Amino acid sequence: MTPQERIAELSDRLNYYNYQYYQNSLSEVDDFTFDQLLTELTELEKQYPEFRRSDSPTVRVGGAISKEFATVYHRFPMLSLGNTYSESDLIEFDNRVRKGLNGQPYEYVCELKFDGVALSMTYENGVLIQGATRGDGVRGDDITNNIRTIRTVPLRVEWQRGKGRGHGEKGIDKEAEGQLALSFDSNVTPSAQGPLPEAQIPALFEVRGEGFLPLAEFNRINKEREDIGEPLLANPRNAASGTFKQQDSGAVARRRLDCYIYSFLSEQDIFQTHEVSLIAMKEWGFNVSPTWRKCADIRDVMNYINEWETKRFDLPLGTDGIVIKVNRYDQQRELGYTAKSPRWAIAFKYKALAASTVLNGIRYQVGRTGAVTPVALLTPVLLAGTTVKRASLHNANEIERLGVRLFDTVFVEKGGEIIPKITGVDLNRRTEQSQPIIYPTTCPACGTPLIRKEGEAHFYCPNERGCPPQRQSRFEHFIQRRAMNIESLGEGKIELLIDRGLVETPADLYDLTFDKLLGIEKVFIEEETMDPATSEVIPGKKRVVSFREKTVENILTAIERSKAQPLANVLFALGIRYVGNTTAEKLVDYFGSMDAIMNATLDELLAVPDTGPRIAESIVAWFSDADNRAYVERLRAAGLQFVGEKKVVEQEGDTLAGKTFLYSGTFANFTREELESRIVANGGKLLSGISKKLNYLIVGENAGPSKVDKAQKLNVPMISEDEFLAMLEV
Ligand SMILES: NC(=O)c1ccc[n+]([C@@H]2O[C@H](COP(=O)([O-])OP(=O)(O)OC[C@H]3O[C@@H](n4cnc5c(N)ncnc54)[C@H](O)[C@@H]3O)[C@@H](O)[C@H]2O)c1
Ligand SMILES: [Zn+2]
Repeated sequence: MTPQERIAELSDRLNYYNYQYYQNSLSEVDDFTFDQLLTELTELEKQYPEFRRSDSPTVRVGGAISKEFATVYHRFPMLSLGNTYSESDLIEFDNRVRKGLNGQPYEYVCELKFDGVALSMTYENGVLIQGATRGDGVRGDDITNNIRTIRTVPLRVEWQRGKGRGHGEKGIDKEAEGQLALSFDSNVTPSAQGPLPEAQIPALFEVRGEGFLPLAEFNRINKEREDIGEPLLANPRNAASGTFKQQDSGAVARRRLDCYIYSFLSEQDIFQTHEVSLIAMKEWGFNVSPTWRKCADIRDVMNYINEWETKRFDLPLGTDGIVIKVNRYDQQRELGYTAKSPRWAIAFKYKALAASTVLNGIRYQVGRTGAVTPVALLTPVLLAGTTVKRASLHNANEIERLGVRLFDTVFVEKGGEIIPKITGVDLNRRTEQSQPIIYPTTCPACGTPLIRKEGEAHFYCPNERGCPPQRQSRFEHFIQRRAMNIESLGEGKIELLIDRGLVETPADLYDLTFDKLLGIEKVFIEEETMDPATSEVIPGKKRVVSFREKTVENILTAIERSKAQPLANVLFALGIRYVGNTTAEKLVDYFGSMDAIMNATLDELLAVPDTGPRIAESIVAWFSDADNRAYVERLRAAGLQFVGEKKVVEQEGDTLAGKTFLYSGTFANFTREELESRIVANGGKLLSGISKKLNYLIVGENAGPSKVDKAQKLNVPMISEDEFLAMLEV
């Protein structure tokens, strides 16, 4: 291949990965591979500048704007960061800085490199007026409504000196304190209004930060998704990126996103250093992570890097390196920018922490919905301070992709997720003993032949009622707080009840009595762990679950109390695939009773807001099963809530009868909810996407250009807000 061909190939490939990463929130290769390819391209272009293409990913920020949101122009470009994986590159960076500053003394500020999505927030007179993505660096997507759902992003900034403690790792030092006082005395345009008593905050300023999905939240969401049979989110960074791009900010709010602020920008020079800006932003109530440190020189920076290499795994979010910034703003200006990144900052990326160990076996776990997941059982090994003895293998395709065999030596890596993953096989250490992994064709728990549904990566055990782990998880689903809230039955108690033959389905819980429960017990052996100091394996502790008088009373009280749980909880507790909490609530709002839901036709279900064919079909299938119906009748007999509050809009008329609608953008006379309820109240129906079945697209301000395009292509009539109002008045 000629250099020109290689340059073209790399450019195409990297542009494609960028497109997948920024537009579709997907990583087709890992970051290290991506960065290596980019380095290769950069080197080639240096050697053969004549072959550099105008769309080269080396000179442009990787993202782009999307058609779903209005476009905003950044007041200051949002750039990328140069990055490095080695100490020697870092020293080279330091040399460039020293040279650029002609012998002036300088300092650095080090921060963690948070792995999320770059966000820009603009404040006018202390009020958040705009939130945007980085996009292509010059223009981004206006996602103000989505950013407003982040609770730590102040909608209004107020002077709260003394409130925001925890400045950096070590608190404010004397020098910074002095500078802080200085900068607040400087002559800044006072805000025109609002309670900004100190009035030192510029009338117009911008902060930037990293929007992210906290790990705990990521795990919570995935647990919920697994529970109702939704595919899992791949990793926290891509999940955050996908969430910020959603149109429905209600759905965004349900995923509790967060944001760490790391930079301040305004036309006025109110701060002299980055350090002081971080302190001031914290004081103003912004969420500045206290993990930053001022470093006197590059050796100090190295210490910071070494210290955080494993400590970073204790943070509430994924991080993939650290960012090193020249502290003084005048020096930053002196060093300037390339087309793609500042010359005064660099990212040092940690190589993913990996260890090698032996794959001893595979446990096939059966989830609540019957999905079978292979989990690798490893010889315990220490990785980033924790013992790893299991790793996820996702599904049969993943085993094939890795080409892994039993008793192979494998590489495990710890990324942002809790459970590490197997990333490769050490072929040099494959022995005669290795054996192919034969994926089971029958359920490891109950022996039923497994099935694979079309288009799904998992195999399923179809024996929903008889399969022990499925039965067990059905109880766990039933007792959770958002369902029947009988959580005092956790931690082995259900297993014990099933063992004793006291319950077979959750409906049996309502037949339990004091006499049946008192005195039963079971001994559990907990899992073995490993001593991080000596690598010795410590056997698991014994734990006894026994039902004494007080335990029995508590459980019976909780079961009795569960009868008051609202209908939406009961519906969710049934465990119908794809019916999560929110869907259950919407169904109850629409139908008002279990009977109405049970007997609803597919078409009736499709009329419920946000209920598509996948959910509707799952509900119809579930209720058409005689055993399920019998189960529901037993719950009714036990006295659970079968009637809820129907929140249907008062019928206003039928002028829209038989017509279907979809809207896009914002409206002068209605909120989105109001518009939806007016459509339904007048006999119209809302669709969830543009298709030939759609009669009207109501186009508001900032309507999504892609929706408009599609409507045009399919010849769907588009009407304005006024035209819609006129339709109501006929
Ligand atoms: N796997 C893939 O397919 C794929 C595709 C494209 C990009 N990538 C990854 O993304 C990287 C390039 O992405 P990029 O240009 O968005 O980011 P970058 O690595 O060049 O760094 C810039 C970004 O870092 C973030 N950041 C986090 N903490 C920060 C802090 N304390 N201070 C300042 N900025 C901070 C900001 O969002 C900023 O926009 C690549 O190096 C690659 O690893 C991966
Ligand atoms: Zn089974």
